[in-house]
Amino acid sequence: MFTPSKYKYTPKTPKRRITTLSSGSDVEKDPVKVYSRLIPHNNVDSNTCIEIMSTQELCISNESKGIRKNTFYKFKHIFPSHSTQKEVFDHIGYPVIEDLLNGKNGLLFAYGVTGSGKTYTLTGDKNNPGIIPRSINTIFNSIEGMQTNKYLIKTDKLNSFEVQSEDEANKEQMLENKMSMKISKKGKKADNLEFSLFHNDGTKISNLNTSRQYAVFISYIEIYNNNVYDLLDDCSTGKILQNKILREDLNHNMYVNGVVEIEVKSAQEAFDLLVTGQKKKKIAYTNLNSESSRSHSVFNLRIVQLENINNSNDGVTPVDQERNIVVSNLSLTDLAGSERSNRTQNTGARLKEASSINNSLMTLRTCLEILRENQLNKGSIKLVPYRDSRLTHLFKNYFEGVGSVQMIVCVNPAIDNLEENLHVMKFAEITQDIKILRTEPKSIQKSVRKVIVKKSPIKATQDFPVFKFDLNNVDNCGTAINNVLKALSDDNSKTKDLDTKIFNKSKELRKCLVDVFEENLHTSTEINNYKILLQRQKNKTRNLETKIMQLDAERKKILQTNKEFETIIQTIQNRVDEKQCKINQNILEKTNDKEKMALGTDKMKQELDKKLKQQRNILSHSLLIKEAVLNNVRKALETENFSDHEKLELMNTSPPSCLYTTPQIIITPPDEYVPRRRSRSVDEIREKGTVESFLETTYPSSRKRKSNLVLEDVSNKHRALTKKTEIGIVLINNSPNKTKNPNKVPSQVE
Ligand SMILES: Nc1ncnc2c1ncn2[C@@H]1O[C@H](COP(=O)(O)OP(=O)(O)OP(=O)(O)O)[C@@H](O)[C@H]1O
Repeated sequence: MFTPSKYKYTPKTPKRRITTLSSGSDVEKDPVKVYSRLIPHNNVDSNTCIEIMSTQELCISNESKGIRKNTFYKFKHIFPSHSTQKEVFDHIGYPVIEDLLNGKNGLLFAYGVTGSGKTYTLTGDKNNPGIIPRSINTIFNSIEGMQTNKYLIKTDKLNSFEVQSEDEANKEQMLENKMSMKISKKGKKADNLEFSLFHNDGTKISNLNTSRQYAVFISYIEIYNNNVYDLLDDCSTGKILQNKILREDLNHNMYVNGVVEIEVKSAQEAFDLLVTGQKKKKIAYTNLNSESSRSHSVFNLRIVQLENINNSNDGVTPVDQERNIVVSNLSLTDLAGSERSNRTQNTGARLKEASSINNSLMTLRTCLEILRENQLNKGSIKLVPYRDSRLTHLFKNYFEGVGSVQMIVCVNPAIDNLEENLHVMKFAEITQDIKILRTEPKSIQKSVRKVIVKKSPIKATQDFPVFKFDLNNVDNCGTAINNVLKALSDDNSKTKDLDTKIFNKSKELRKCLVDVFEENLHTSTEINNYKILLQRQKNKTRNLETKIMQLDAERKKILQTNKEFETIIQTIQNRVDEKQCKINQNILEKTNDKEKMALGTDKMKQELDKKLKQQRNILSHSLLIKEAVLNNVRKALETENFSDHEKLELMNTSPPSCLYTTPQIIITPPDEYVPRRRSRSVDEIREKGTVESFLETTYPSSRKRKSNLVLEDVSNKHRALTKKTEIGIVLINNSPNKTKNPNKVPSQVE
């Protein structure tokens, strides 16, 4: 959002003419007086966050994360929740009214969050009237017997007043009486009795200038959604209130153009206007206040002091006589309360109102912050953005020094309001630092206004005395000429007077024109400043737009890259999935293979066991046979005639080594059995014949005897046995010496 306080450009505040300030006193400054009033805390179930330390100091306790933080704030005076309306008026209202009746301007405004008691403090109700009704009573108590006749003072509709002749005033009074008689006959008399019932305690200001007469004027406006409405505008015929514009008068004071300003001659008349205006004020129900003000309202009291003069014998004020008047103004302002939408839960019109209220209060705060900064830091003079809101624009003069400024900070001490109270206190602190130029009352000279009736030129000539010349009588002629000369000299002096007046008037007019010119200059400077600001904002906006476009293009690029990366990631993911599938398949196949192998191994083992058993049987059988053969050989040897030496040699002959070596058994199924490789010795044995060749080698042929027959028999039996077996056995001699010892028995036997 466009925040005025964030302006980088700081044009100088246009110089304010100090014509309204009396010389010598305008260097004196007074700080804004800030008071605080606490609303009674009704909810006994919830705690309060504020403790009053003294009549000028309070403490706000803020507990966060278990740490208690106390912040102290000082005010001009603090009103505890049990303070009465009278106490508040005596402290704040009375001095303000005293100043007002002594010709000084003042602004008194109530500030605080919604429902904190601002309206109660300023207006109150018929049982507990607030500052406004008490002020009215005090004014009329004080000026009793010192009032001007009604209509003697009249507004000029340009924020100033003019003085009428008693005659004119009487005529207008009679006219009004007639009108009111007509109205009362029709039975339309106003019945605003609300404040008339309350007890007038007779408070009055005693140090008034008794050589003056007083007139009281009232206007009542409200600023709703940043529009200005006149609460005293006549809307009896169903007219809706019109938005008014703010204007600057010749003294650079802001005023509401065309505002209805009514002269009142009694407190009752003033109460009538107060109640009439209040009835038109925008009030609505919200979650935090059943009668919440949705606008800022300003009740204006203007006092005109008229210097007493010695009237002519007939009691009629001479026309064109200069009379001094002093005008003072008091704006009693009830600001709408700041509110947080999350607490009020406002929607629709209420929400719009709330945002407008908060905006204008924000502008007020910004203006005061900048004002304080300008005052504290003489080097930097920033433009105070009064024009950003109607509220600050209207009060511009007060902050720039046309009168005292006082603020009542209304506070609800309930713990729920802690955060908002801290904001309010911060604002109060800023406001207290601001110093306002002190001004003294200034009297303005006003000539008594006469209703000018245009005279015809003929009548004007008729005003000149008619002189008759009797030409026959020279003496008479001389007297007549003297009379003419006297009349001419009178006329001449009158013309001179008129010339002087014309000169003065034209001087005034010229002054006015210079003022208007200066005002225009001032306005055009402001306009130029705003134009520069606007241009800067436009440039800023353009730069931001370019940046946004660049960022958008970059964002698109990043999105495109993201898309590409996503596609790559997807492809990689697909490949990984495929690989994972293959790995899973392989694992499954391997598991199947392992299972098959385990089954095959088991089967093979069983077969081997079986065949080993068979082979063991066969071997044991063949061993038995061999043992039998050996026994037979031994017997045969015993029966044959061998020499002892031959017997010994035969006995010492080592048995076939195959009987002592560890046999290695290779089993192949009978059908498939194809001996592929044999050792050389086996082949040799095969070539030579089997058992026969073995015997031949062992027992040389020279020694062949009976026993050969036995051996043949054995070999035959053996062959028969071998035939019976379906399995081939190969006994392999694993002895390492088999090649080194050629004497040994062949290592392999089939
Ligand atoms: N000092 C007080 N003593 C008793 N009652 C009070 C006091 N101050 C306020 N109240 C009551 O509290 C209620 C809210 O007060 P009020 O309407 O004045 O608040 P507000 O600040 O003007 O609110 P908003 O900003 O919403 O208009 C009213 O009913 C009023 O009568």
